Amino acid sequence: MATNALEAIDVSKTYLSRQDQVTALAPISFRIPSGSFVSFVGASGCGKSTILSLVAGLISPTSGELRLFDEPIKRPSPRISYMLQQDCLLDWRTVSENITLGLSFRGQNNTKSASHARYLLGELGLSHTLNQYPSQLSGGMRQRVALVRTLAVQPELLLLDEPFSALDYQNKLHLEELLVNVLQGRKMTALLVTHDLEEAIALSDTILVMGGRPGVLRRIIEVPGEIRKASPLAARSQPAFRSLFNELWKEIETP
Ligand SMILES: Nc1ncnc2c1ncn2[C@@H]1O[C@H](COP(=O)(O)OP(=O)(O)OP(=O)(O)O)[C@@H](O)[C@H]1O
Repeated sequence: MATNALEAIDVSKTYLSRQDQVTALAPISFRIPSGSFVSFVGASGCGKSTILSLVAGLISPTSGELRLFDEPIKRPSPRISYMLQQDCLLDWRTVSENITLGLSFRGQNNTKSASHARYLLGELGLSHTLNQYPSQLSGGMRQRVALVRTLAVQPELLLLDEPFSALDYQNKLHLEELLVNVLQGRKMTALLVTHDLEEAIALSDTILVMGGRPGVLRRIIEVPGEIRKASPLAARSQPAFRSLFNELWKEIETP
């Protein structure tokens, strides 16, 4: 198994259009060890989502190289699964059919994957929704279905772009707890982009703080073990959590 799930070596990105060019990322380098949970935080427009799009193979770097499990990223990889803020569920398909469709896209619509998906639905408290349509579900339930669909393909790298930001605080905390439980014991690497510093601290092993336009990597922060060992809810009441929050806040607010 590769030690690093992901390696960025002097990666930059300039978007080109007929009228304009925007440099979203200045050359940036980092390594993400296999099995770790890493968050990208930073002010709006500093290139966080651009990094996920590059890793997903949806766009190419302008310079530098991105390596996924020691192989250069040239196109979208079946080892990656991507979850966004919008649940992207198809309203005319049931929960079960939405998840099966995700498996079919990956050529994984077989009995083993379908039974794993049913197991995940159970883990996320959704077994009773199998034959319901997305319009019959609450926002939090829809996002849980989207999470099951993302995990059902058993990715090695999970990309999460503000997946819980449209949810209210209670639902968000609930989803964070479920995500941590689901990831426990699975050899999965996760990259999260979030504006929510509490979410970044509660979920991550490492936080990459970005800033500037074009975006640069400002700091790499290892989350203390006491926070990582606690559940997302319990972690929030720790003094170490509050002091890391204040540190991150200052870092992001500094021009
Ligand atoms: N497809 C695109 N074409 C042109 N410019 C783009 C494109 N996508 C992003 N940009 C620009 O690149 C810069 C970085 O955008 P990006 O979405 O990566 O930032 P972000 O940190 O994720 O922002 P936010 O936190 O607001 O979502 C911004 O200036 C944005 O306008």
